[in-house]
Parts: sequence; structure tokens; C-alpha cells
Amino acid sequence: MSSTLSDVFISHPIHIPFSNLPDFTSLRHLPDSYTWTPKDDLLFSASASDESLPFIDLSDPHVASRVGHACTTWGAFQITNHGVPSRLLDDMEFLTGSLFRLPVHRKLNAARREDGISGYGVARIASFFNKQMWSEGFTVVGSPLDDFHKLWPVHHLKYCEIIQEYEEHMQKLAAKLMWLALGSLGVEEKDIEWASPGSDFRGAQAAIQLNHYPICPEPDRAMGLPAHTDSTLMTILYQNNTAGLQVYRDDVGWVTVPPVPGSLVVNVGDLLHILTNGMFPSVLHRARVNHLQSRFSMAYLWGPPSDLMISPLPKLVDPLHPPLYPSLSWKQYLATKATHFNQSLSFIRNYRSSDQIS
Ligand SMILES: C=C1C[C@]23C[C@@]1(O)CC[C@H]2[C@@]12CCC[C@@](C)(C(=O)O1)[C@H]2[C@@H]3C(=O)O
Ligand SMILES: O=C(O)CCC(=O)C(=O)O
Ligand SMILES: [Fe+2]
Repeated sequence: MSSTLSDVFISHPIHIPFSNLPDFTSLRHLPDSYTWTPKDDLLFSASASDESLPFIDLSDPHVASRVGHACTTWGAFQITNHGVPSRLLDDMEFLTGSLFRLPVHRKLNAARREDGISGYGVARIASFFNKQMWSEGFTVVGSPLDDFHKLWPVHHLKYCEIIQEYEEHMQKLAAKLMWLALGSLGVEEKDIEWASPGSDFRGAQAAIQLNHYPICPEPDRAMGLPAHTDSTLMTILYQNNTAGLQVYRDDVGWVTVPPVPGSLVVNVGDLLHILTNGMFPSVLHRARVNHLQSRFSMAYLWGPPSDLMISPLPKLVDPLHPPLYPSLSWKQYLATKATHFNQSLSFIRNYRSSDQIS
């Protein structure tokens, strides 16, 4: 029987005490617990580059090959002419700002449970680091009605409608991007059973992650969200007009993805890396902070039905390219990520049938 993602962390609770939620406004200097060094994150001081991420106009006649090339070389790209109304992006930014500007005690009314997926809190990856992140987050999986009612007893319906409209647009866009990317590898509708009928990946599931990176007194020594890959097929990210997102390539270093009004950033996630048998790398990325303006980002984390088994597509496997990964579900992958974090792909790559995945 299929289920949703909501119960995925019941067997992998994380304990991030609420005392860890930073009182950002009162801090004039960075306390030691927020001060990052390369000891806390190996890539913290890796070199920066002024290269830029591919920028793709989705109305370009050569869009499929451009998307395919970006997925193969970077595992990420920026898009314009994507069809998501700019009014809706403004609404999402307004919702996100309204949420994080609430007083802490109101936000805590909708705190994420230790074994839960939705709600207010510090991003789960905090549990892998000794230092605290200069950020706060809110995760939506399924209907946000209950949580939004706790946050906004009067205006919650207006905010639920915005989320619903955003999800509808993002689901369509994600399916379109997926076909452009896979089409560039010669993958067709008949090669992915769950994509049909109508080739729109109807059973797909998703999480929306709202992120807030407050103004920081010493941004060079702080970290908003440390280097990670997403456990998704694809992530579509909208960032407000404040830079902070960086993507990493071994041969290039850290590249800042500048906010371009109305554009979206697309990341290849770990599951698409598995599905393409390693042809598309899932991109390491992070969020830096700054001392001038608050930054908001809204990530649409898109994946398959949560119990569906994902494995390298037969079309991309042959004697010269044997399957690099065993099959596993999104839920199993999230459970693996909850214990192995950035080593999850290499962990499952070395998985033998005698090992336990989750
Ligand atoms: C579906 C999911 C992906 C995610 C964990 C989650 O259950 C919901 C939040 C997602 C997020 C967003 C911030 C970065 C990240 C690594 C995290 O800690 O929570 C991702 C998770 C992921 O992609 O593994
Ligand atoms: O804020 C950003 O730019 C990155 C957010 C992110 O990586 C995430 O939510 O997974
Ligand atoms: Fe991410």
C-alpha cells in the first residue's frame, strides 16, 4: 500500500533542542557555537570561482539539449520563461516573510516534532554538525492547514491557497523539466512506468521547504545551510533578491548563483543521479548569509511516489555501464540520508543484499 512521506522519520527522530533555535536579532557578535571553520565542514573554505551556472530560457528551441548538458556538467541550472506567474512567486515570498517575521513563540506553536517532517524548526541536517546554522526553516508536506491554523488563526486559508497554487505549478514544471532532462538521454515515456498515464508523473510527492537566513553580524564566519545534496529527483528553488546560494563542482569550486528576478534554480537530486545511473551528478550546494539583508528561499523538493522502488533506468544500463545502485524507495533513501548524510550515495553504492538499507 502506498503512503505519504510524513511517517518517514518515525524511526529516525532527531533531537534538536529548541534552545538551539537562534535568537538572531539580539546577537551583535557571532557566538562560538555559530562560528564555522574548515574543521566543522571540510568545504567551508574551499575556493570560490566566478564561473556561472548555465542560464536556460525554457522557450529556447534547443532547450532539451541545454537542460541535458547542464544536468550532465553541473547538476544544476537557472531557468527563465518557466510559466510560473511572477505574482505567485511574490505571494510565496510574502507568505514566507510573514511566517518568519512572527514572534518565536508563535512559530513554535507549529514546531516540527522530533519524528515528524512538517513544521517549523532547524533543517534536519543540523544534526550532523557541531556548529549551529544561521537559519530557520519551515517544511510543508501534505496539507499545511493544521500548521497554518496554529500560525495564523485568522488568515490561514489565504496562505493555504497560495501553497496549493504553488504546488500545482511546481508539479507541472518539475514534470516538464524531468522530460527535458531525461529526453536528452533518449529516455521515453514507455521507459518509466510510473510517469504515465499522460506522462505527468501523477503519483509524484513533494515537500516545500521555506528557509530564512536573518541578517548576520559576521557572515564570513557563519553558515546558513552547509554543503549538502538534496534527496530528491529534482529541486526547484526560488530565492528572493538576496544572494546566498552557492553550488560546488570539484574542478571549479564554489559558484554563487545570483538572484535574477523571476528566475528559478533547478538542482539535480540524489534520486535522479540514481535513476540516470550516475549520468547526472546531484549537486552539492549551500547557503551563505550576509550582514545587510534577510534572505528567504523556497525549495520545492520533488520526488517519486514515496514507496516506489527507484533504480537505474534499464535504458541507461549495458555491459559497459552496469547498474551502480540497487533499487530503493524515496522513503528508504531519506532514512539512509538520516544516518549517512552526504555519504548516502556511496553507502548504497556499496550496498550488498545482506546489508540493511533502513
Ligand atoms: C523530503 C525531504 C527532503 C529534505 C528532508 C525532507 O524530509 C524535507 C526537508 C528537506 C530538506 C530541506 C533542507 C535541506 C535538507 C537536506 C534538509 O535537512 O531538509 C533537505 C532534505 C533532503 O533533501 O534530504
Ligand atoms: O536557501 C538556499 O538557497 C538553499 C536551500 C536549500 O538548499 C534547501 O532548502 O534544500
Ligand atoms: Fe538543498
